[in-house]
Amino acid sequence: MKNLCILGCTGSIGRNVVEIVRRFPDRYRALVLAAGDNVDLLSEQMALLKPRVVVLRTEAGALALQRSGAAHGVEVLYGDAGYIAAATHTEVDTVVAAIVGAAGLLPTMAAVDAGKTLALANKESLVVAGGLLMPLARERGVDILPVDSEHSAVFQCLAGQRGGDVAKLLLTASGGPFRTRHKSSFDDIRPEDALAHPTWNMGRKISIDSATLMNKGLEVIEAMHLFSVPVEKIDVVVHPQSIVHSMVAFCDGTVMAQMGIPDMKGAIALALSWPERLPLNLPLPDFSALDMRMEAPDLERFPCLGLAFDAAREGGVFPAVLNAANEVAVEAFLQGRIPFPRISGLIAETLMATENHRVKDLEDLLQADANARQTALSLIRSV
Ligand SMILES: NC(=O)C1=CN([C@@H]2O[C@H](COP(=O)(O)OP(=O)(O)OC[C@H]3O[C@@H](n4cnc5c(N)ncnc54)[C@H](OP(=O)(O)O)[C@@H]3O)[C@@H](O)[C@H]2O)C=CC1
Ligand SMILES: CC(=O)[C@@H](O)[C@H](O)COP(=O)(O)O
Ligand SMILES: [Mn+2]
Repeated sequence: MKNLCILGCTGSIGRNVVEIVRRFPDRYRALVLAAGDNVDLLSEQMALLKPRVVVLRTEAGALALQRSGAAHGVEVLYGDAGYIAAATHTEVDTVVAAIVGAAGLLPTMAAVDAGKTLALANKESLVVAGGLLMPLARERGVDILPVDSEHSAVFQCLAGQRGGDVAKLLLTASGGPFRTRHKSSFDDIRPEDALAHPTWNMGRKISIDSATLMNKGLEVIEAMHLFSVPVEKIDVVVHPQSIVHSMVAFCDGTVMAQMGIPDMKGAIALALSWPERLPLNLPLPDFSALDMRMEAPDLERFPCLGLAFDAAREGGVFPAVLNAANEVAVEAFLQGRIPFPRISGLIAETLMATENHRVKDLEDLLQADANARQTALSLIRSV
C-alpha cells in the first residue's frame, strides 16, 4: 500500500489521480489531499477517500470547510505552511505534484527535501528551479517520476538504455487549436477558442499554454532537467493526433516512440506504479483508422516556443522570468485584458527588461519570479 499526498487534488490531474486511487484501493491510499480554493469538490473527495489531512490555500477556505462539517476528525491546514506540512508528512510515501504554476514550487521542493518519491506534473517547478531541484533529488536519493505525457514517453523510451547513446529527444506537440489558423486573425481569438484543445482535456492555464506553444517550450526546459540533456539535443515535432506522446532517437539511427490514446490516466498510473504497470485497460488507438501526421512547428506564428528555447539556452534566471511573465500574461488573456498575440509580446518585453544572472539560491529565484511578475503587470497597465 502506498500512502499518497495529492497536491492539486481538485484540478484536472488531481481528479484523474483520485479516480485511479478509487480504482485501486488495495494499492493506494490518499492520506493527504491538498486543494486550492475549491472547498466543495474537496469535501466530495474527502467523503470518498477519507484522508487524514487536507489543505486549502487560505484560512477562509479552511474555516469554510470546518463550518461545513465535512472535516470531522480530519486535520485541516492552509497556506504555504500547510502545503509544506502535507508534502513532508511522515507517513506519506509518494507526493503527486499537481498544483498549477510556480505556486507548486515550494511544496515540491519540500517533498524532495524530505525524501518523498515525486510524481511530477507541475512542470513549472522544474522550469523555475530545475537547477536546484534535480541536484537536491540526487542528494536525497529521490525518484522523480514524470507525469507530463511527453516526459513519461521519453522516460519509457529511455528505460534500460545508456544515456550516452541518446542522439535526440523528440517532443511531440499537438499544435493546439490554432495550428492551421492564419496569423492575421489571431487578434480575434477569444479565451473560449483557446481553451478548446483539440485532443486533451486539461486545466485552463495549460490549455492556453498549448494554444501558444509555450507548453512545449516549458516542456523543453522540463526535459533538459529531468533527463540531463542539453537543449541542442531536444527537438519539437508537431503531431496533431497526440497518439505518439514523444520519441527518443539513438546514436545508431533507431527511434523509439511511446504511443497511446490521449488520456492522462496512462502517464499518471505509470508514475504511481513504476516499474509495474496497472491493469488500466485504456482503449488502444485505432491504428487502421488513424491518419498520423508530423510537421515542423511554426515559430513565426507561435513565438513563445522560440522564446522558451532562447531562455533555455541563456539559462540563469531567464527560465524563471519566462515562466512568471507567461503566468501573468495567460491570466490577463483569460480575463480579457490582453489579446492573444500580446501573450508572447509581454513575455519577450519582460525578458528584455531583465538583466540575466546566475542563480545563487532559491531566494534569488523567488525574487526573479516576483520582479518578472511586477514588470509584466506594469507592461499590461501601461497600455
Ligand atoms: N491537465 C493535464 O492534462 C496536464 C497537466 N500538467 C501540469 O499539471 C499541473 C496541473 O495542471 P491541471 O491539473 O491542468 O491544472 P488545474 O487548473 O486543472 O488544477 C490546478 C490545481 O492546483 C490548485 N491550485 C491552483 N492555484 C493554487 C495555489 N496558488 N496554491 C495551491 N493550489 C493551487 C487548484 O486548486 P482549486 O481548483 O481547488 O482552486 C487545482 O487543484 C500544471 O503544472 C500542468 O502544467 C502536465 C501535463 C498534463
Ligand atoms: C497531456 C500533456 O502532457 C499536455 O502537456 C499536452 O501535451 C498538451 O498538449 P500540446 O502538445 O498541445 O502542448
Ligand atoms: Mn505535456
